[in-house]
Amino acid sequence: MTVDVRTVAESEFPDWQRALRTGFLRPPVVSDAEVADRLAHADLGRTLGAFDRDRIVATFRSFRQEVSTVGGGSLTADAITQVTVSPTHRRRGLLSRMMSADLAAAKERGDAIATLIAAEYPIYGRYGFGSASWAAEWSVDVRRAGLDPRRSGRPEDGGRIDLTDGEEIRKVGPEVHRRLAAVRAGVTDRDARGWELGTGLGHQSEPWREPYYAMYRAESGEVEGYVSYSADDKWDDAKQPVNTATVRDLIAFTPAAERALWHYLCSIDWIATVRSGYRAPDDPLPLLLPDPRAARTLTYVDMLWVRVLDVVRVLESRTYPVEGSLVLDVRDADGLAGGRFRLDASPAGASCVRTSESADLAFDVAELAVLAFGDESAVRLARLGRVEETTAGAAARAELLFRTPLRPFSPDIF
Ligand SMILES: CC(=O)SCCNC(=O)CCNC(=O)[C@H](O)C(C)(C)COP(=O)(O)OP(=O)(O)OC[C@H]1O[C@@H](n2cnc3c(N)ncnc32)[C@H](O)[C@@H]1OP(=O)(O)O
Repeated sequence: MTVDVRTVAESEFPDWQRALRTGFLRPPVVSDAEVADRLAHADLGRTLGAFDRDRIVATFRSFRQEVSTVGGGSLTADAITQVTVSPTHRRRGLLSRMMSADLAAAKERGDAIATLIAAEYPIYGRYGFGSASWAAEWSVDVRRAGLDPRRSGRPEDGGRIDLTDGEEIRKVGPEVHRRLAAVRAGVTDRDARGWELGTGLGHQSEPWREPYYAMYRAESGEVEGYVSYSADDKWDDAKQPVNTATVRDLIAFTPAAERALWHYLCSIDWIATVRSGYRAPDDPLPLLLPDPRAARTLTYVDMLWVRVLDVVRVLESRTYPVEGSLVLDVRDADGLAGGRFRLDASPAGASCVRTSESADLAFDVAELAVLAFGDESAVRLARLGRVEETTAGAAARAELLFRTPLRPFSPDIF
């Protein structure tokens, strides 16, 4: 009997949810309320299941997403999520079937890229995805950090920190998030549901514990950043406070706001440790501390994976710091985006067209995602053998064109 891969009907959605939970090693039960909530936010036309007789044995869903590019532009993405195959049906090609159906539909729709956050590193490279951004997480030993607690809440730049609540964050947060996307590449947009879930509304997958919220206002009165964080309640035998503050969400679009929010978090009495949550690897946090060794790196891990579907749009949607031209041979075994392209770029704009000229650099489509979002050095990729230099010195020229002062990063997990 063959296993059928197709979209899921509304009546099949509860079973699809149970299959999803089984695949993610969560208890395979789902309440009616949760099904109703998830159904309201799922596009069934983009929700795939694999059916073995009448049992759902694989899940796969995608949705429309906007992703910021270098220089503040944006690309429409096919965001892929909730990918599972039941343990009974693994390694029989079900993921490959669902992926090729979804990527073909995305290409047909005209999406420029597909995105996902990978459960395990080795899964998605074979489908042309490259790890376009990385995330770091730090644990700060506050007592060793050396920040002056007298400045907590009263930054020297004339701005201020105010405590606030989820309702206010739902009002001011979206603009802060949009402004972040304008200055950092790789930021995925957060929809209304994301703001609700992040502030305690809607169906929560874990019991909700109200966090603390604080926001930074510049001297002008504009909100430039905010943080939500939780704290535990731990004291040691000598009656010393050993509490940990854990950042749930910190979004800031100016360096002043980032500095002020970290300073605030690292100056709260009773807090001995601050866990940063996932941050851009070039977050100012460690170097902001008078003793950077007080920030221990807990995590350094791949974050947003990108699959380029439209080379021209991807390369024309970003800015370039210098003038330069390159002919790129993009190999794509799946035939979705490959070809030879000439990129003429300058700070005034870029044009990318198909060409038959000889190539300067040749690489698989996965490397284009890594280069286009500016995170990785073309020279390093060439040294790794992931980029082939067919014209001497081309990797160094690509390095100057593609690299960005801020590493790409998205604070949102999907
Ligand atoms: C965006 C997200 O949702 S990330 C979440 C992904 N889901 C999970 O990790 C949940 C647990 N795992 C699973 O459900 C499944 O193992 C999946 C979805 C990862 C893979 O599904 P499968 O149907 O087994 O994959 P499929 O048979 O299509 O594999 C295709 C190829 O990928 C390889 N592959 C699949 N999973 C993995 C893995 N975890 N690690 C390394 N290689 C893998 C297979 O070996 C196969 O290689 P081959 O073509 O050289 O033989």
